[in-house]
Amino acid sequence: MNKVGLVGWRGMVGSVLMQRMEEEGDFARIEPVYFSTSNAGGKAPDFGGKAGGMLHDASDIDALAACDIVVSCQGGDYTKQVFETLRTSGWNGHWIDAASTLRMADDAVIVLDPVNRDVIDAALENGNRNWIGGNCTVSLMLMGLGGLLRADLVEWISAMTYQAASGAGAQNMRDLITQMGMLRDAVADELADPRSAILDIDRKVIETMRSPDFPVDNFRGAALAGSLIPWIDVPVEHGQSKEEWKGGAECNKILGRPAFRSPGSVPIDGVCVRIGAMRCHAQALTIKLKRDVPMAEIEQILGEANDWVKVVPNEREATERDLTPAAVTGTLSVPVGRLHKMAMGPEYLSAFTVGDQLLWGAAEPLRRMLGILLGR
Ligand SMILES: NC(=O)C1=CN([C@@H]2O[C@H](COP(=O)(O)OP(=O)(O)OC[C@H]3O[C@@H](n4cnc5c(N)ncnc54)[C@H](OP(=O)(O)O)[C@@H]3O)[C@@H](O)[C@H]2O)C=CC1
Ligand SMILES: N[C@@H](CC(=O)OP(=O)(O)O)C(=O)O
Repeated sequence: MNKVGLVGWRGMVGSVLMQRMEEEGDFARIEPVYFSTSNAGGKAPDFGGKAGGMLHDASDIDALAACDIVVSCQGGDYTKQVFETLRTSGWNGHWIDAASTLRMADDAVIVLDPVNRDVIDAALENGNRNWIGGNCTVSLMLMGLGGLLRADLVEWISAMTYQAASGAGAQNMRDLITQMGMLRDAVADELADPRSAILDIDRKVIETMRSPDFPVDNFRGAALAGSLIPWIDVPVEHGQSKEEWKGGAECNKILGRPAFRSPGSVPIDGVCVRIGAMRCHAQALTIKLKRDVPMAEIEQILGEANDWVKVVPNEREATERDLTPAAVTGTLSVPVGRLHKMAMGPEYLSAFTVGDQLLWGAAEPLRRMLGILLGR
């Protein structure tokens, strides 16, 4: 039985991964070895009903090298700390990672098997051993819209995102709720009085949002509750944020296309925005098709692309019911809707998609890559 090292199992992404592995019975197929950066020697968890034994030191290269496969959800700094040393030590096992550190490396594949199983299989044939989960926004866009890209019908995509607090981290989710609570508390009396003036409520809310006590440190000083933040991650070239750059760079790599901004790649760009959702990312897409594809054909291609995408009719009731973070959170479903040809011309398609950024956006592609390796 394969020895599988699990690093980052108690973090937010790692916890979702453990939950999914339990649900799918994956622990029956592995000998789990748990690692910790903070509690080596402590008791390991018993996921899947299997005694985990003792926690190993996550910086112990010999202990990592004793594993056939290492799965890390520990973060990019950890990957930077151990990966090269582990490989240099001669370890030839499989490394599966949620962090972005190795994604664009030539010897790493970005894994999203419902979209790029062919790329994964070819890399396995060639002896690849580094398997990296994609950026959440990118993976969710490809789960929703991958059918059109695979059919080579797309000339370019503009993606305007609505990204949840979870993408910024667990503490940001807590801060978002604290912010919401503070705004509500500031106007509790007025809310209880149906005759109170709405503009008084509004004034008090904005005063609270701008007060020095409002918990904004984890959002670099910007309020999220009752507001939004149109910048995610560090600035890069061409006026983009790094999150926006990942859209083009990672999508093309996942699809096995030439590098972003080189001939044959699909141009993908837009504006990434943090909003006050908890863990579902959403995105509004403008897609320039290579030709005027009939709507029925578009819906068929999208709906048949994988087992999780769901085409939502472009109707008000269906959209309000099925195409929201409230409906999608905690599920593997990736609905895509608001599909219509735009006023700019019959090659211009509008779409809106929503997905749980901790499931398909982070944990599930890693879990499935582990399954592919175990199935070999
Ligand atoms: N958040 C996201 O949306 C996404 C994240 N990723 C990547 O996944 C990686 C991990 O992200 P994420 O899961 O958000 O990180 P977390 O901060 O939730 O967890 C990372 C590590 O922090 C340590 N830790 C310290 N205090 C606590 C605590 N109170 N509860 C749980 N863990 C704690 C744990 O390590 P230990 O047990 O060793 O102490 C844990 O493994 C990152 O590289 C990120 O880029 C990828 C896609 C999406
Ligand atoms: N940056 C993403 C989350 C994330 O962790 O992305 P990446 O895995 O590319 O670092 C967000 O804020 O929503």
